[in-house]
Amino acid sequence: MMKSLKIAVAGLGTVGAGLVKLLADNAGIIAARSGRAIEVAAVSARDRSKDRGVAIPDSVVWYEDAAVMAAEADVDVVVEVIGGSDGIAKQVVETALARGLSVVTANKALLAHHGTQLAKLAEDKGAALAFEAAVAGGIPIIKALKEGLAGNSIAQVTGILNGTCNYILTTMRETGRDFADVLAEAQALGYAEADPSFDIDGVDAAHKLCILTSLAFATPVDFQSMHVEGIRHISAVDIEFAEKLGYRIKLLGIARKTELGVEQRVHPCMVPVRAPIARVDGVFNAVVAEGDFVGRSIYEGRGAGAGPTASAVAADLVDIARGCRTPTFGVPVAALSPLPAAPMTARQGAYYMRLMVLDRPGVLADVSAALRDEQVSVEQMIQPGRAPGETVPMVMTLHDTTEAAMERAVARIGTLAAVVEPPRIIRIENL
Ligand SMILES: NC(=O)C1=CN([C@@H]2O[C@H](COP(=O)(O)OP(=O)(O)OC[C@H]3O[C@@H](n4cnc5c(N)ncnc54)[C@H](O)[C@@H]3O)[C@@H](O)[C@H]2O)C=CC1
Ligand SMILES: N[C@@H](CC=O)C(=O)O
Ligand code: NA
Repeated sequence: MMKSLKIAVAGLGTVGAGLVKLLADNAGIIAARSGRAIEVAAVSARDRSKDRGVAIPDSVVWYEDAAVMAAEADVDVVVEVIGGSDGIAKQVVETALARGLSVVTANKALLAHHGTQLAKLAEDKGAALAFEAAVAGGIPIIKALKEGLAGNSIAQVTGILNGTCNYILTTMRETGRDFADVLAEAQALGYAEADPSFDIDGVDAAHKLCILTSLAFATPVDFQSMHVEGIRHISAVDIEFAEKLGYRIKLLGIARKTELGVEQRVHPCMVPVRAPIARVDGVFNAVVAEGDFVGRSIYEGRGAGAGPTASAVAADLVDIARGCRTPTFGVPVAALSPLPAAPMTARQGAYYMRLMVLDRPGVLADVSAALRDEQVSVEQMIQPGRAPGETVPMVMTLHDTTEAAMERAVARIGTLAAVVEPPRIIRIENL
């Protein structure tokens, strides 16, 4: 057998500790598949004395400073599982690549912001920069887009890309539990980012979508052009109305080529309950890719947590151990070509709108007039019960229109005296 592939692991949190455990538990099968053993030779974490539930052999060299480890450790690969788009994580990755060491990272924030420049550095140094764990956790979606679908022109990639949000939305729907309480549970399970606002405000899903867009359309990563909304405003009331109307609420990332350029958007969506993606629940993620020859293909699996993420990091390590190399974003960096960003106002589709209104005559007429003036037509309306003079929900679904028309109608509706809260809009996606 060839000499072992020596790795240094920067960060021993959920993912780092999960990786050390996986490499120990599955050492035999991994060595057989790689043609060589994969050996953890160095680690760096902030607290050496912390019990992480995994044994770190005495032979492993500990570094106080992860950047020093990246600069000096006698290894072939540096695994970066610290996190953060800048600071120490970026320093570790740049330092390792500059030495010509291959890097495996789970850090989607880093890639969404600096992916193109890091890919260039890797390419110049003949090193691999691999990141299967960075998107949709254990689902091998990076490999699917780079290799399995390499013969296709991709028109669209859509997905549930954040395990924490999907866990929250599913648990709220199934149990009626409170948002904050379920978020705390997702954090305890190791699903959430160090700063969970990245999850619930859609930023983490946007980081992942940005990477998928680059792979699917051979464009440089372009995080600044994305439209990003999270799930903070999704209430139990909306979840209940969605059920009544035959939809499920999911936080989706959608990347699509249009005549105006590339749409990249992350926001809560209502999807028909019969759509396969509507039934992807809990920490599971799913990605739907549409290729010109393959048609639609769907990938599903756990999107967060120690095991699934470690599984993806290990897959990248096995590829490197085997000597398999693919360009970081599917094509050489020089072949990545920017595409214009399609404006969000051009989005075409149906909408759900929930208003909280004072139950008094004339409200519906005023709301309808605002919609009519923007040529937005109502498909369904629900106003449960009667409570004269009190605040009640008024829910509508609206036929296909443009985002621009909806924005104007909603702005006007929001100014009506009887509308007592900002209108809540959820886009309907017929997947
Ligand atoms: N937890 C998950 O399910 C997933 C996480 N990821 C990504 O993996 C990365 C790591 O995530 P987690 O393991 O969940 O985070 P974590 O917070 O559990 O672990 C991060 C580790 O880095 C260590 N660290 C921080 N600063 C350091 C420094 N200066 N030097 C050395 N170590 C340092 C911390 O002590 C901690 O052990 C992040 O980029 C995250 O976005 C990706 C997919 C799934
Ligand atoms: N916080 C992320 C972790 C995986 O990327 C998520 O919840 O999906
Ligand atoms: Na993945």
